[in-house]
Amino acid sequence: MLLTLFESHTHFFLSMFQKMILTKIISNTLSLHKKQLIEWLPAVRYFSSPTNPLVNVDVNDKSGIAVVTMNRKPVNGLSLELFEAMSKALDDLENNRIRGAILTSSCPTVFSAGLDLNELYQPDKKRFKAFWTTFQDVWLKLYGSSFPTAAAINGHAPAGGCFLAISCEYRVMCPDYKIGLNETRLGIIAPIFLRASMRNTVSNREAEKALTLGTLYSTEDALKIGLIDEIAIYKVKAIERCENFLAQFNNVSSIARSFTKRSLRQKDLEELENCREEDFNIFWSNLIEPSVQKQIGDYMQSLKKK
Ligand SMILES: CC/C=C\C/C=C\C/C=C\CCC/C=C/C(=O)SCCNC(=O)CCNC(=O)[C@H](O)C(C)(C)COP(=O)(O)OP(=O)(O)OC[C@H]1O[C@@H](n2cnc3c(N)ncnc32)[C@H](O)[C@@H]1OP(=O)(O)O
Repeated sequence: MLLTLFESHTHFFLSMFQKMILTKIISNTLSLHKKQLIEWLPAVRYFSSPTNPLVNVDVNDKSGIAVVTMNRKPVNGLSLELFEAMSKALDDLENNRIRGAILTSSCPTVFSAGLDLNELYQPDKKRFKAFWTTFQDVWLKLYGSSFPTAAAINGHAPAGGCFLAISCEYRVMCPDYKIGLNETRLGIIAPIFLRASMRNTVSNREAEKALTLGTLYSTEDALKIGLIDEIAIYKVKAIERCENFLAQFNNVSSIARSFTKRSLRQKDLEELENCREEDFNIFWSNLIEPSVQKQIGDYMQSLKKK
């Protein structure tokens, strides 16, 4: 009650002085740590920044909702540089206390083709370590964000593309595309954090079937199993539907919402936090197997031949 009252009266700009006074009063009342309270203050400043050419962040000043657009042509292959740009964008969004974020793509028919296969083929260990660590960072920040998230899936979303979408809380997809975690079809074992995101999205049974078979679902079938939440005819509509989803939180205490999300996802986040190095080692040793390298090389060739 007190928190809701506090939030509903702090949507206007607060000077640092006002912030300190409010923090002090509430800190005394609730016996909460001061730093935590400052972190919880509602959004006071939104930004639209040119950020990085690989990730465009556009924040609507009125709604406080950010549209985060991946922009690495032709297929938003997830490279180290794209992950770095996403990681930085997620930090900026967290620091600016936006009211929600929508992840989408500037590629006309692809949301993301997943991990950039060039990062996986004949990898240099030092670069690959940075790549994998930044990939983990992005997942921890996206899956564990304090603000609500949605994905406007305006194209194909195989493997890592699907993974980004299921790290968000809501998914709207355009028709006639494919989405899914096809790793096993490529001879890959899905890492721990990918399995967690999938189980959080569809039933355990569907997750098991989808992951073991490596199924790529049509938009319509993805809706049937709950892998996506809605279908929208084109990108603008998909973004609109995501905005509608995020707008529902305007009437919910952002503190209560964010704590509830965090508590539901905490176990998954901790699971990775506690084994980041091990996760890398397992993946690395699998990746450099000559048979896996051959499979990746052949697969890349088959994509080029198309
Ligand atoms: C094979 C991997 C094996 C082992 C990896 C080991 C371990 C990984 C384990 C876990 C990791 C976490 C889980 C995530 C895994 C991944 O994400 S792996 C990547 C899997 N991605 C795919 O299987 C998608 C492949 N791409 C496609 O199916 C199609 O490109 C598309 C449906 C997305 C789009 O189709 P089109 O619009 O027809 O475009 P093109 O196919 O013509 O592609 C244009 C251009 O882009 C190149 N390309 C496509 N995908 C990738 C990619 N993922 N990485 C790098 N490059 C890619 C493609 O070769 C074309 O290049 P050019 O011919 O124009 O040079």
